[in-house]
Amino acid sequence: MFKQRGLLIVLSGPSGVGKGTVRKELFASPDTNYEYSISMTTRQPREGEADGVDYFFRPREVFEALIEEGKLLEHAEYVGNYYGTPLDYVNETLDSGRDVFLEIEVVGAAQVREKMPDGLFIFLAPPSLSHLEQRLVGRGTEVLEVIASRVAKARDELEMMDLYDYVVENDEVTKACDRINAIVTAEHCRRERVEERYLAMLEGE
Ligand SMILES: Nc1ncnc2c1ncn2[C@@H]1O[C@H](COP(=O)(O)OP(=O)(O)OP(=O)(O)O)[C@@H](O)[C@H]1O
Ligand SMILES: Nc1nc2c(ncn2[C@@H]2O[C@H](COP(=O)(O)O)[C@@H](O)[C@H]2O)c(=O)[nH]1
Repeated sequence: MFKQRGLLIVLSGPSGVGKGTVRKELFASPDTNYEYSISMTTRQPREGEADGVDYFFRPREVFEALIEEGKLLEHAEYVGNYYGTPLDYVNETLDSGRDVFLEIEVVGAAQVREKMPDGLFIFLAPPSLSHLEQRLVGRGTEVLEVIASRVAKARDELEMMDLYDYVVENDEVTKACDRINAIVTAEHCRRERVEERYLAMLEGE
């Protein structure tokens, strides 16, 4: 009996929309069956962040060597730092039949779309740009200058939302999580039906 490859779930959207908050809420549920892919970055850890938990924090030269060696599924430079997804973890986890969850910005998500088009691409949208700015200010992890550049970038990022399979509004965290879980469940059902139909066709040959 062949084992179906896991589903690659890509959650993207502008900085401050709440991707990390939603992802943590999703993973706090015992019903969640996705595996989180820990990203690599060249930025400095924020207070409370740990290497190998929040990110793999690496120097620029290490990151660039991994790009050269083709060890990253995608990567992007975001407000002065590199961010990327280690490829082997994604492939090994999908091959084992488990779903992988990526939480990444939009340039990287577009690269994943090119390389793994059968993934499920979800764009997390804020209720408005002023909500986004308020959230970044409220988080208090960046100085106002960096917040301004993230909000400016968000204007372009929002234009990319129609490239996604689904747009989920993050008005309330629990509602956004429910919507994402419903989308993933529906996608699993769709894939099962396609597989059943395919196997039925083979049997009928
Ligand atoms: N639905 C929501 N309503 C109100 N505040 C929210 C909501 N979702 C997240 N927040 C708050 O917004 C801030 C930004 O959230 P978070 O850090 O999860 O964003 P992010 O998209 O992961 O950002 P980044 O891409 O920069 O890592 C946090 O302070 C978080 O508590
Ligand atoms: N393209 C990628 N983007 C990533 C990855 N991991 C995180 N991110 C995104 O970068 C920005 C900034 O993150 P922050 O932690 O400094 O606030 C944010 O939008 C993240 O979602 C990745 O592997 N690839």
